[in-house]
Amino acid sequence: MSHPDMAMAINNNLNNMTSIDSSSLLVSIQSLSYWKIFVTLISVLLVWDQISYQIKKGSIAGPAFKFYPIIGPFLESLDPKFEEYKAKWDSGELSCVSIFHKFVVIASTRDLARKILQAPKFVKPCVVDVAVKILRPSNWVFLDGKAHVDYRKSLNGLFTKTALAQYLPSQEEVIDKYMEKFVEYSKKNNYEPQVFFHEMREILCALSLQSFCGDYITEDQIRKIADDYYLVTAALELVNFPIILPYTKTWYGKRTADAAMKIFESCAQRAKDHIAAGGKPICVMDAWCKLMHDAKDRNDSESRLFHREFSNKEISEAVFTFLFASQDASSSLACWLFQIVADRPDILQKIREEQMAVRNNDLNTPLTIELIEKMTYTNMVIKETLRYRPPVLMVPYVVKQKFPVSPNYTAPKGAMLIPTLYPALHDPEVYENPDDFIPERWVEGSKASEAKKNWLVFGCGPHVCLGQTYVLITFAALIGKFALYTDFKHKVTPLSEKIKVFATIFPKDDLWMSFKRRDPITGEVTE
Ligand code: HEM
Repeated sequence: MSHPDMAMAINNNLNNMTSIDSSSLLVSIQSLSYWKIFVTLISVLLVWDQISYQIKKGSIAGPAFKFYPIIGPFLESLDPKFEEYKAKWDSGELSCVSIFHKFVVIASTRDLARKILQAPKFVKPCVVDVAVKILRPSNWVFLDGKAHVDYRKSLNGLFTKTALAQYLPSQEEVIDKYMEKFVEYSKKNNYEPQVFFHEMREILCALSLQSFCGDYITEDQIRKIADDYYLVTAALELVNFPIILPYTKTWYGKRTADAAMKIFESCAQRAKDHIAAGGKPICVMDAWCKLMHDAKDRNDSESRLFHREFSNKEISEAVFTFLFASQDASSSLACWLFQIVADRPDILQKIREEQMAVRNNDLNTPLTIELIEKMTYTNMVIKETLRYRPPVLMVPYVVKQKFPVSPNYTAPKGAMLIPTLYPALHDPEVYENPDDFIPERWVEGSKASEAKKNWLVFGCGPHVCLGQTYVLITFAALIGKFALYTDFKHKVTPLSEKIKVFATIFPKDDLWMSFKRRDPITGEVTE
């Protein structure tokens, strides 16, 4: 047979086959039951789910295939365990997991974490769908790129040392009030240790709200927000149902957030009135209004940021994000700090000595920034607590466009990319015996204090924590005064050093403590 004949024969055959195929296909489709179609579609979906996982995974560490089809390790993610996270970080510089359609890439080294946090071209903070509803779509935290950078510039002025100095007197009042409260609470329990997790959350909430809203917020309002705030945390867990149905976690969370923002709105108006009447700023809202007020007569680049009037609603939404960003992380730090210091009497003793020394033994010395800056040792203890138990383990980001994270791996668009902060803070090359608590490693000029790149407690890049100076100042004030005026004891349980993950991290036994009154001069403890 010549070539053209052969070609014709093949062509005829193909034509025959196609016509046979299409008619037989029609017959077989007609004979298929809905059940068979369903099973076929499911099989295609399952195969596609595995193939898509393999394509996205590439060469990085992670399960060889999705053990639980479609859902992946969804059930484990509902109850995250620190040990499981740690195993994941140890499994490779980049590792992955797929939950439903979400492909998650975890970066566990310092340099990869920094690279991601500083790549606004490729990534933006990942917020759970429900966060937009709870924090409201108009909230500044959802801004990206230049819009975010510009807005952020207008907020930075609220957390400079000069601004923070104005909030200290009211913070001191809150600390004094809560020292009494903690002692009374312990007294009611005959000074036997009891769970202090909730009390720590309450004092931190009170400190934040007093700093943000000053006297415009009442004690009852503070207590109500502090009591209910955990509903917001629960609603914003990474894995949550995206639609707000009545009486679900997200519904309670939104209700709490709306109620708090309503209070903040009226506080914002009162701050505006106070500043307009020539009042001195004593809280974040005042400071914000003062910046707007003073900007009216100026035309430098910073003042221009305040040439527009920020509405009460806008201020209330921003202040809610401050509370949202601060509440869990600060409560986490408070729990670990009190536990760690109580368990190490030598450290507590050194804090007490320093607190007396910076005040020249004069207990009438008010808290000021200058005083806090002299508390070198106290500050080292706080930094070491933040390193040893960093409240934020990981910061989820989402990939906006294909991102070559490493020479061998490009994260696909839409993937969740999570830089981890914990491993850099436990790097044995920088922090010798990283699992030991050693405040002295922070003395000026030491390896730890020079390793700025490892200090990822507050993130880095355009979204670096707005409240980091606030945290260091507030906690020096807090632990300093408690060390002087109270004798606090911690009951060590087998779970005290174990880590519970609830948005941030807490001692697994919820912190068993008791507080007694202490005379700062004589050290005498009274019941
Ligand atoms: C121990 C306490 C705290 C820790 C460990 C902490 C940690 C962090 C971390 C890791 C980030 C993400 C940074 C990034 O993506 O690079 C962040 C962001 C943020 N933090 Fe904090 N934070 C704390 C307390 C606070 C407080 C008290 C405030 C407010 C007064 C605050 C306000 C914020 C805000 C507004 C952001 C988002 C900034 C932006 O997107 O531009 N944080 N924080």
